Amino acid sequence: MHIDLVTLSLVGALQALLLAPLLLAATRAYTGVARQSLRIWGTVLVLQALGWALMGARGQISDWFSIVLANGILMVSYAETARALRLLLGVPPRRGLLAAIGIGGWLGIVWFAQVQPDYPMRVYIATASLGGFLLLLLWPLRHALRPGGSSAQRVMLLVLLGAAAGWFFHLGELVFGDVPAPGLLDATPGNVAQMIYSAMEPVFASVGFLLMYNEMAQAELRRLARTDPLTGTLNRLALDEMAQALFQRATPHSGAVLMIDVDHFKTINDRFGHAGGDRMLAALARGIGGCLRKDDVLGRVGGEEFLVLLPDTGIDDALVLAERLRMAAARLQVVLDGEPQSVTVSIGAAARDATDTEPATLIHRADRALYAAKNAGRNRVATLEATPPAPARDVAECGD
Ligand SMILES: Nc1nc2c(ncn2[C@@H]2O[C@H](COP(=O)(O)OP(=O)(O)OP(=O)(O)O)[C@@H](O)[C@H]2O)c(=O)[nH]1
Repeated sequence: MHIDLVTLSLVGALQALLLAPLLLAATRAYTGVARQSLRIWGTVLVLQALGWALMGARGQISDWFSIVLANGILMVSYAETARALRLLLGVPPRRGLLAAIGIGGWLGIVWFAQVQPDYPMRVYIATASLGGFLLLLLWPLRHALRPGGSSAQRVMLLVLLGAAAGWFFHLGELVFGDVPAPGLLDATPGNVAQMIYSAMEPVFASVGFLLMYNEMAQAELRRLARTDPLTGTLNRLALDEMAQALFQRATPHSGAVLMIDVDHFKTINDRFGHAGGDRMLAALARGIGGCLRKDDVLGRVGGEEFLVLLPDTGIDDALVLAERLRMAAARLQVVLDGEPQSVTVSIGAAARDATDTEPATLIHRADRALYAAKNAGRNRVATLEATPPAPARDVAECGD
């Protein structure tokens, strides 16, 4: 079977050229870093189309265009591919390093094309530069290989490894093959493998890129749907899910909850407006969150009420922690209208017992304990469980 490499390179260029306007038009629907990286990606496709079209015209146009210019354009396109992907992944783009690889590779290729013509040397240099670009592309994707890693990133990893394999096959043929230094457009197996892959890569890589963006957007949406925008803690929906999960996981008698309510919060709102109240709530959430252990879960149930889920915790430890949170809240000062202000909180604690078949009954007991704390004068911890609260003097301050 005869495979015409010029046609293949033109098909690749055409695919990239048709895909580019679609992606560039789609950037309007994206925002922030995703928009920026998609724009770079679309531009990369145009550059690759141009580069491969010039390569494919080798022999019909001057070498200055088909080697010097084509390789320059392709180097820019590879560097920009790495930059787009790294931007999307939120890792530093390493522009300096990318530019150094691209410029170094291009100068080498130009030298061995114009000054001291040597085709194998050009392939070695191009492969070395590509290896550099690929490392900068593949390195941030390595986490995808871990169990539970991103499947979209795995697709991208596979596409890039395919590109690397095509290039190294091509290189292997030059080093070990018995073909005496074939030109780029001679239909040797190595050239064919590389050209077929290069022709299809724009489509594969763009699908991988869009899958990655889609996966990240979904994760961000899930995070936003579970986060309280004012305090950054979990919202009620997420708290319910976490409570269910903890309830299923924990053995009976080994989980506790704290219901926390700010005392006389209305007076803060009345004096400093809703915005002042909001600042106080956000600061309280930060203060309380800073006192919790790694596995504890803090969320805002609504208004000025927070819930803390304490896995693997009995009532004694829950009461000690509650006392620590109460003291931390009382110590906290927020400057409102130029003056430091503080509030106190009341806390109801409850620990899971054998009668609790779902989180709701446990949370309800903590809620009733909270009202007991409010009725007893506020700024205190209460529980309906048999164990008495630990005296405040025994409790270390948060951070001690
Ligand atoms: N700034 C702000 N205020 C809120 C928010 N949600 C609820 N509130 C206010 O929180 C206050 C709660 O008032 P109350 O339920 O009377 O309770 P309280 O004044 O804290 O008194 P006690 O709980 O009895 O100590 C009301 O003024 C609500 O408007 C919020 O998201 N931001």
